[in-house]
Amino acid sequence: MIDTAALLATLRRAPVVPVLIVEKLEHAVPLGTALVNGGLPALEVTLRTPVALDVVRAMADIPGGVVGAGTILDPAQAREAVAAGAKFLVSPGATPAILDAALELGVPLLPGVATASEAMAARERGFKVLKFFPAGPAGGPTYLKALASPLGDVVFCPTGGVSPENARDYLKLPNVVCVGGSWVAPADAVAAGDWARVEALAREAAAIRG
Ligand SMILES: O=C[C@H](O)COP(=O)(O)O
Ligand SMILES: CC(=O)C(=O)O
Repeated sequence: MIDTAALLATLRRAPVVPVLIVEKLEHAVPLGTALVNGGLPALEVTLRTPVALDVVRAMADIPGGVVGAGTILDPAQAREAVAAGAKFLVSPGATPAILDAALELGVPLLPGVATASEAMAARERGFKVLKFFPAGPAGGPTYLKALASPLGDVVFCPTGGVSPENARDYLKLPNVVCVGGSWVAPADAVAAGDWARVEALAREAAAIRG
């Protein structure tokens, strides 16, 4: 069974979960520390770079942080991410194999869904905290709002096309627990080691209210 309460407790700590693409291992600790200091404790490290698992390992020790792994595409990646210290997993989709792996590992998973049928299929397996992905192209806040009444016991973390300009439109919905976004860790700021800028962006994101 999925520990929904633990997942919700992590996601409710701040309105925004940073979605991170980290190219260099030496960026892991200063980047994660800037985000946590700015008020965003849940860190989603996407498994999209060769160093991503090492980044998860490094971020796992950041005081006050909760590191998770995103872009989980198969059960092997789920196992590797958990072994590296990931406390939650995020997937762009919700295949039966991914759901099985999360249940076997006993680790909270945010499976990605974009339709009512996909959300219902995940719900049938016990997953009621879902990622709405890709949120903007899939229909944005008006689409997600329309799912709130029929899917009354499911909540979402919309990700993909969320920005400081539209985050509030998602966060004010009753079925949104947080949003995910990469804007708090822009590639140019990370490449330049501009941790003050990252922390300032995190602080602004942490203050967004629905
Ligand atoms: O692949 C996209 C990530 O889920 C984050 O999307 P974003 O860059 O639009 O915030
Ligand atoms: C995009 C997405 O869902 C992920 O990287 O996990």
